[in-house]
Amino acid sequence: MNLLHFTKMHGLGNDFVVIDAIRQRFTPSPELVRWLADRHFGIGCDQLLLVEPPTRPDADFRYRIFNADGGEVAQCGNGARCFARFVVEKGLTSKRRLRVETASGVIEPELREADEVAVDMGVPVLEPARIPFVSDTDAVVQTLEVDGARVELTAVSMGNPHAVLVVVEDVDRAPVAELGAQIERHPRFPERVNVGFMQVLAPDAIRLRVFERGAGETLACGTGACAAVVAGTLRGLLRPPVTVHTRGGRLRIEWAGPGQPVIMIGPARTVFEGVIDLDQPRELPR
Ligand SMILES: N[C@@H](CCC[C@H](N)C(=O)O)C(=O)O
Repeated sequence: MNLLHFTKMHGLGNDFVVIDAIRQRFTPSPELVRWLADRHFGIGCDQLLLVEPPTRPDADFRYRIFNADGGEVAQCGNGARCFARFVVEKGLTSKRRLRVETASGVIEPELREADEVAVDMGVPVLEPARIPFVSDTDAVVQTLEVDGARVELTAVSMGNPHAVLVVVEDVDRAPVAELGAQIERHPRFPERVNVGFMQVLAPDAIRLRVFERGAGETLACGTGACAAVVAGTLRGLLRPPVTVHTRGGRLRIEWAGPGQPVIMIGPARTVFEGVIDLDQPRELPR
């Protein structure tokens, strides 16, 4: 038997398998991640999160993120709050404020009262080439041709790429699955993209649904919430702090404007601990 210990966590229903790769050996491959993330043949999650020792002297831990499709990505906001709760609950640190290395730089989560965690998610990136988004203008509102129709969006990177669309009517009726999947793989987003559908309720409140790259629609997306508030503020629709209502619950997003970091505040919950034998047959149906 080759036993792997894991913890199941979630941030507003965006769910994670979290693995302590400090106290046990774990080598992720795309096939292994896909199987662990599968809701029928494995454990089931939107993303798998790895806790590793840092590779830089100014960080406490290294945080790696894998989408359910097996691809490694550079940032995950709901995961960042769960990561911070995990390392404290597991006794890997006694610090309440952490410096966590990710593939897109250092983020700073801070454990607050009850199950709330605030995370400095860093400064949003707006230059198209760095998102990456193919465009010859850095206009806030960009136009994309999808299936012969013109779609308006704002492109933002929170360490991972986001396209934010404004939905005028009820976001519950937005074509998240169909349009989200088409924009996710649009050739103008060479690394694919997370697609947010934002309904503005007031300058300090939005409803948001996100079709996530590599996972499909999730109940909430932390970086998606940050990107939506940045996009809405730049478009003159929002005045932070903003309450973001997702299908899984609420996040508070603070942003003082271009060049400033985005602060995300919300819950992180542990659901259960488990052990899985990696030596069992791991085929997934095609
Ligand atoms: N659920 C996340 C984002 C996870 C990564 C994303 N799907 C990507 O591919 O960039 C969040 O809470 O931010």
